[in-house]
Amino acid sequence: MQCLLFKIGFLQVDVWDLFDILIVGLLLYQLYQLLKGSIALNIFVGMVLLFLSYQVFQALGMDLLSSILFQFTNLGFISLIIIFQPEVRRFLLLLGTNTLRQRDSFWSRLLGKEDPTLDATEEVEEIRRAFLRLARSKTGALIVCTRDADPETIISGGTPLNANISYGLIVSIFHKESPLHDGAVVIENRRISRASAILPVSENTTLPKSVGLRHRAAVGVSEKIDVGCFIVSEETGKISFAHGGHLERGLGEKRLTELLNAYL
Ligand SMILES: Nc1ncnc2c1ncn2[C@@H]1O[C@H](COP(=O)(O)OP(=O)(O)OP(=O)(O)O)[C@@H](O)[C@H]1O
Repeated sequence: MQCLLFKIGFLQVDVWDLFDILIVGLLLYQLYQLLKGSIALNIFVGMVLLFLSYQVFQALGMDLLSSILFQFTNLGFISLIIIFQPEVRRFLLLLGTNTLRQRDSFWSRLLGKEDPTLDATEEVEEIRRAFLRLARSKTGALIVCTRDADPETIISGGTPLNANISYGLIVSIFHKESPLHDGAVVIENRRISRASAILPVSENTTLPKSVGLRHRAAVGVSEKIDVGCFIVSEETGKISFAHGGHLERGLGEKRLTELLNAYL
């Protein structure tokens, strides 16, 4: 079905061409957002240049060169999937969980159900109080919250707890004398599943130089799975939050409560 919009010389542009360009542009933008700051972006740019050169050489009729580049770009697609395996995994995971969340909230709204993020108030209050206390005393802390991501393959080690969320427990875990204070506390479906866990550290080069291992670990795990990470800096007492590979620093009390409600 052709719906001609306009002509530029011999080029006929129809509605589907516009959709085509729009979708490709959107996908490239999402890909750029995903790879921004990682070394994978340089590899991706290299592959795009290779593909564009192939197109140019082919258009110029330089058969030998374009057939060599054709083999490279063909192989390139498979090697891209291998090289970008963590990014592809992250992209699909984020896509899947966001779609599921949107679908759930659509049905909840339609059936007049309460927003599930509002049920968490009691636990949110416990964590909020604990974080404010830890921030006041400049005690370093790192908490990973997840509802439906499976952290087993990404988060390693730690001591299993399977405990209720409570102000006292969180403050005690991160107390400097506690044997569990090193590493991260993991909260799965509103229960503390383990403490002292080790997270993958982000290699994002755009993070500020002042960001140390605790913050990098929070960003690192949020790059790989759908989690919200809350951090208290031992150095400054500031509270930060990492999600989807992005770090939001210096949270106020209101913003902290908002994010806890959304991610617990
Ligand atoms: N991979 C990791 N997984 C979990 N926790 C980690 C990891 N790496 C470091 N940490 C925690 O971070 C602490 C070190 O923090 P570091 O001072 O390097 O980070 P920072 O981001 O500068 O934080 P702060 O502002 O609190 O100093 C370690 O003692 C440990 O508890």
